[in-house]
Amino acid sequence: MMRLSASRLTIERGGRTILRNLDFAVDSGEMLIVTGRNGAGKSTLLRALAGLLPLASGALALSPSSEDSIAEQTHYIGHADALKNSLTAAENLEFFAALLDLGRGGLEPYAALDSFGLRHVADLPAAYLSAGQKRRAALAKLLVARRPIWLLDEPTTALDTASQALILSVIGAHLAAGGLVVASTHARLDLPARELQLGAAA
Ligand SMILES: Nc1ncnc2c1ncn2[C@@H]1O[C@H](COP(=O)(O)OP(=O)(O)OP(=O)(O)O)[C@@H](O)[C@H]1O
Repeated sequence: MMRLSASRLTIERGGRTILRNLDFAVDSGEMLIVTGRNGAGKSTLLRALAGLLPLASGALALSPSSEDSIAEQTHYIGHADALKNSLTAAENLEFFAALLDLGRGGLEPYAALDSFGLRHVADLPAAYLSAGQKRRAALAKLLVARRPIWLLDEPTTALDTASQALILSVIGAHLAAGGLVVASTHARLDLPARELQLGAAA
């Protein structure tokens, strides 16, 4: 059982307070969906949870406590797909897996791509992939190293119906295995989840 909790989180960007005194908790097996209008702070919150933005005040905690930081236990998939265009899809995943540590039961790059229906484009440079294929290749990173916390910014953007079903089943399996997911979205994700609605930005 793992719990990620945020207490009185306040986050500023460019001198403006984007999120103020936010409280929430997510447990193993749960998904929290972050909603709100454009600019409400959904991406800001995910980036802060990933350790990519400092907190102005408040705290994030993971229990039970661990020697690994929250960031080390987290996969963050932002809405820029962060693929290297000159590397193939498979090489991108190899590169990413090497950055994280292997040996934690992740899938081989080709198997991860296969899970997202990308086996046939695994050896193409990422630059040649369609928008939806790039999105799926980025999401395949979730499978090359096991990490309990998944932070997903608009995971279904650019995905057709079949690919949306694929990512939802991958998320469902992660939750069933005791993982924990925080996802921002404007779409409806057809999975049980709690909603955190962000209000008007300051
Ligand atoms: N690097 C930055 N410096 C200053 N302000 C920023 C920066 N990045 C984002 N912001 C501001 O922070 C606010 C929240 O942006 P954020 O991207 O988190 O919103 P969002 O809810 O994810 O929006 P969307 O639905 O459009 O993706 C916006 O007003 C945005 O202009």
